[in-house]
Amino acid sequence: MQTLIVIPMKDPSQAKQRLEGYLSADERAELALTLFEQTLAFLGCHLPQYPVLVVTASTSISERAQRYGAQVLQQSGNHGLNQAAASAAQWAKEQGYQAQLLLPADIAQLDKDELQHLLSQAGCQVVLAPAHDLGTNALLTSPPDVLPFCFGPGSSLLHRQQAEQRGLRFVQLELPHLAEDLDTPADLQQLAAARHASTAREWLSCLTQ
Ligand SMILES: Nc1nc2c(ncn2[C@@H]2O[C@H](COP(=O)(O)OP(=O)(O)OP(=O)(O)O)[C@@H](O)[C@H]2O)c(=O)[nH]1
Ligand SMILES: O=C(O)[C@H](O)COP(=O)(O)O
Repeated sequence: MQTLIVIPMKDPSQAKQRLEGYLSADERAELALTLFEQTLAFLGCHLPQYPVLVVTASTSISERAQRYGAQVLQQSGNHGLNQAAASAAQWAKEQGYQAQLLLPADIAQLDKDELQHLLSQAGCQVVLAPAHDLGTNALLTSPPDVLPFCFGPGSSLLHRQQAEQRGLRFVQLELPHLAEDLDTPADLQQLAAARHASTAREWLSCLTQ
């Protein structure tokens, strides 16, 4: 089964708004860009057999995505993550993909074993890895548009509900690395502590070097 990996990405200048007041605008943009490039580099290195589509309205992100060998679906504007996911699913179907795995570009540390485990759930129509805050940090859909996308607060519960209402074969996987996306100051502080950095800023400086 041919699966497309989809990475939705805002322009870094508009990203990580929940870190406003904690990081400067430049630091937020640098963090978003670093996590984005870390994600593409990881996929190219550890899962090269999977084609990658970056869906974005940002020309700078489009250019960077192409440098990593990703395909790009250029949006006309920022219409939200759900519209980005739906546009990607339509594109994936038109290109003949049987499934798409949507990953946000802000997972602190991707793990090959977790992703291979998720991608190996044969026969499932929806495979979901929740975030610690009950968001959705990985969503595999087969076919790509098998259910409506409900990204936002508590989205893992909404996606499960949508799958159950449609009688879809649904699996939820609790995957520790995929559960950690970087959205809030608490996320940064928790990750810095886990890596024995004295402050979140120290950890950030290591990450963005
Ligand atoms: N193409 C596209 N990607 C989006 C959009 N909104 C969010 N994303 C991406 O979806 C993933 C999860 O995004 P969020 O955590 O909601 O947004 P964020 O920019 O990381 O953080 P906030 O600005 O604090 O919401 C990230 O890779 C975002 O760049 C959108 O409107 N269009
Ligand atoms: O989990 C989701 O629905 C999306 O990833 C956006 O949620 P977040 O802003 O909590 O990452």
